[in-house]
Amino acid sequence: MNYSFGLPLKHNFAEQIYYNGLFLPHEIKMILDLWKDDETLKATLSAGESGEYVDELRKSSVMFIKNEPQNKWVYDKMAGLAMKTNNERYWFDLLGFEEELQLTRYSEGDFFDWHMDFGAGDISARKLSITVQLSDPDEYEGGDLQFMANQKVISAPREKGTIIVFPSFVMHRVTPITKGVRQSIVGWVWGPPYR
Ligand SMILES: O=C(O)CCC(=O)C(=O)O
Ligand SMILES: [Fe+2]
Repeated sequence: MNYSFGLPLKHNFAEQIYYNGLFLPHEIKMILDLWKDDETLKATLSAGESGEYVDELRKSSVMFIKNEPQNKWVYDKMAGLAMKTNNERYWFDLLGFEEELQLTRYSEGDFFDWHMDFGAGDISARKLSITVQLSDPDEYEGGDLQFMANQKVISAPREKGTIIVFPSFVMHRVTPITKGVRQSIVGWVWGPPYR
């Protein structure tokens, strides 16, 4: 059966893509040094807006990497990789980072349960999510970034410096930290509605 609308077919989709070695150790140190406890927000999200659900979806501390000249190199690196990945894999329409890059810190007991970064409202503009592993795997236990593709759960590599790019509609979570601290950068590339 073939009933074509006449548009060319092109696909190279992957639920998530991993890169290594793009951030050098001294660059990761510079990023970690941006952390300021007094700029930190406690990120908590409830599962339902109506208040009937008390289960928390998320517990972590976050702050934002200001889009200022001294941080431009971080934005440039993340943007370059997002565009490369997009050109090879997704061909989404992208506009850029319309939200500041987020620095996240998960301490013992912190987690981020299954969610999409995409949804109704402003976040419907999120097209690609990018995460950078900023902690050495032996600095923490638990804290796995995992993806759900149907019933298969896939854990992202934990190696410090690994960058993970994925479409913002892919389900993912960070499992509870049982020991130590995990830090990450999270960025969202925005684009116009899907068409
Ligand atoms: O910390 C991570 O690697 C991912 C966090 C996350 O999923 C988010 O902030 O939306
Ligand atoms: Fe997320």
